[in-house]
Amino acid sequence: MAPWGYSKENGPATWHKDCPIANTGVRQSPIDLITTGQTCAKYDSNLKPVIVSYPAFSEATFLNNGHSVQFQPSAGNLSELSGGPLTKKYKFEQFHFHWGNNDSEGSEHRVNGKMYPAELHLVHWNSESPNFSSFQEAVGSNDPHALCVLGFFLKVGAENASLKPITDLLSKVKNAGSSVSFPGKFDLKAVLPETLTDYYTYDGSLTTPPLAECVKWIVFKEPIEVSTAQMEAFRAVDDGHGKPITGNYRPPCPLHTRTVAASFK
Ligand SMILES: C[C@H](CNC(=O)c1ccc(S(N)(=O)=O)cc1)Cn1ccc2ccccc21
Ligand SMILES: [Zn+2]
Repeated sequence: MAPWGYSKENGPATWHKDCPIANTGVRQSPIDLITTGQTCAKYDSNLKPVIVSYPAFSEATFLNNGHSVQFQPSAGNLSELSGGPLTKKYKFEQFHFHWGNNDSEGSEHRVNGKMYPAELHLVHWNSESPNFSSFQEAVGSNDPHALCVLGFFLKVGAENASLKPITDLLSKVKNAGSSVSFPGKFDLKAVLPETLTDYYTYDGSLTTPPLAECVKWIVFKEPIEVSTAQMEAFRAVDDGHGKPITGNYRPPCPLHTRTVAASFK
């Protein structure tokens, strides 16, 4: 598998070579979330608030894998997700980010064509399926909802004290392939908005190879604020070819016959 990335030579337009589903898939992610007109998100009054139970992580690894920075707690973590459009309980696997090299680009999902400077993805897998019992198995399972990813837009504003422990660590994983064990506890719950009631949800895929079409996406309307300095810290992380990662986002994919549901009017 030619190492995929986000440059001209190995970026999203080339991924179909090793990963045909990039062009043939009918439920690819990300998408542009349209809120008015024909193919717009449809309000669904049955959609309940998303419920997360994120006890502070005590042991975790923070890694620069060359295409993002990823926070992965040790296997014993008990963090869970349920509610919203989900019928099962999901286990937390990792979170990571996508960002751009200026404030007008960087998010993977868009709202009426608007990009945010970054997007946070909280990755979970269905822990109640009889067909798999680990994240790795879930990804390879072909189950349409094996995974659930919560997407949060980041916008520039006040410094985010809850994310500071993460953004302060970015300089320690500047080199691709580097990782550090996260010092102390991290409270992910504190990063998220109080209420997880207003979101878009649709069936999609991983946004990076293998682009598996196994993700129930939940993208929240309310962005999370971070400071300019915190955004700049992401832009100093290297991609393994001596260059900073300055745009690890995939462009929006066709909706095909999918519909997007909104939990709010
Ligand atoms: C996918 C996995 C590596 N990728 C991810 O875990 C992943 C998670 C979330 C997103 S996003 N941006 O959509 O939230 C993207 C990628 C490796 N891996 C594990 C099992 C497995 C089987 C075949 C190929 C690769 C495999
Ligand atoms: Zn992601």
